[in-house]
Amino acid sequence: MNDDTVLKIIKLNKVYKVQSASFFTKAVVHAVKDVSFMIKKGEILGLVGESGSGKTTIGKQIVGLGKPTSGTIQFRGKDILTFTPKEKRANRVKIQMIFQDAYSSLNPRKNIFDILEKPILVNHIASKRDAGVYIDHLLDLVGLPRSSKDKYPHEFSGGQRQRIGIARALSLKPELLVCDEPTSALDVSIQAQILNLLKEIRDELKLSMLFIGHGLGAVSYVSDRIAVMNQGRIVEIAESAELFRHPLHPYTKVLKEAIPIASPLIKSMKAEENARTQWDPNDASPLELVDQQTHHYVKSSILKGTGS
Ligand SMILES: Nc1ncnc2c1ncn2[C@@H]1O[C@H](COP(=O)(O)OP(=O)(O)OP(=O)(O)O)[C@@H](O)[C@H]1O
Repeated sequence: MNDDTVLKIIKLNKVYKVQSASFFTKAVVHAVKDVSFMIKKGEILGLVGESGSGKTTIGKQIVGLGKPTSGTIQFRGKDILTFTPKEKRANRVKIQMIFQDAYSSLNPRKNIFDILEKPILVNHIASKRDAGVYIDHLLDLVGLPRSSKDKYPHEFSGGQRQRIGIARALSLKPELLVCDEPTSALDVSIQAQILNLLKEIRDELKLSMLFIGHGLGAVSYVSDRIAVMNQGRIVEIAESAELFRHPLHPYTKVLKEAIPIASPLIKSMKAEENARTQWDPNDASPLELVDQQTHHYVKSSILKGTGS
């Protein structure tokens, strides 16, 4: 295996047994079918597909929230399904998950300092004495003021809570982040900020990410490569710009056509990026490109995001 490979999934299958309509027999849902892919160090792989296509199930198997029916999940070359309990605990720190609904995962009775401090101490990431400095650093990293430490989850907006969720995931110094629709519940302009934050974090920390989403617009903006899922299977996998330019599978074409030509999300992403990077006004206007040909804009953004 290439040393750069952080995660390798081989022929993953997950079958759920559910009560059938008659209540006397069990029915089966084959949620994930023969799924294989890999993620390299510092790479963001997008997993896109409609609701029920099996994306979350894959994410959960990777972080250990459920066991595959068959297949292999290798993290850094080791099959995580054969880990001892001690190895599993260590692995849980290295692979973190960010959820769509950050609020429900934050204890409403604890302030942000306590929420962030506990996993840091439990996992021996920093000592009690150094935890405060470490938490300040985490808040800087996710773009929240240090004064956030004394506040409670209900005092933050949805986007800020997602930043807290990201800070908590990063606090354990993971190598892989599984981001399960982290922006779906947010306003369009806030989605753009969180997507750009994830790209910045990847660039700065050389983290690997699996970014799960419904829409090809957001997924292609943030991802280096994209795997398209349909009814439990990966039907196409390619470098983002290539997949956008030449979608091969009919379902990928449908996903691409579903992006509005002047997508408000893509406009917001560009506006947000502009505010931070100050575009040269002599360059072709990115917003013009969005309005005319969304895929050109998305492609150039991907290249910018990866520093290529
Ligand atoms: N715990 C479970 N028990 C039974 N069936 C399940 C369970 N979890 C998921 N499923 C089924 O597995 C299939 C895939 O679900 P999954 O949540 O992985 O899809 P998804 O692509 O992530 O959808 P969404 O975008 O809505 O989150 C669906 O048919 C779902 O109903």
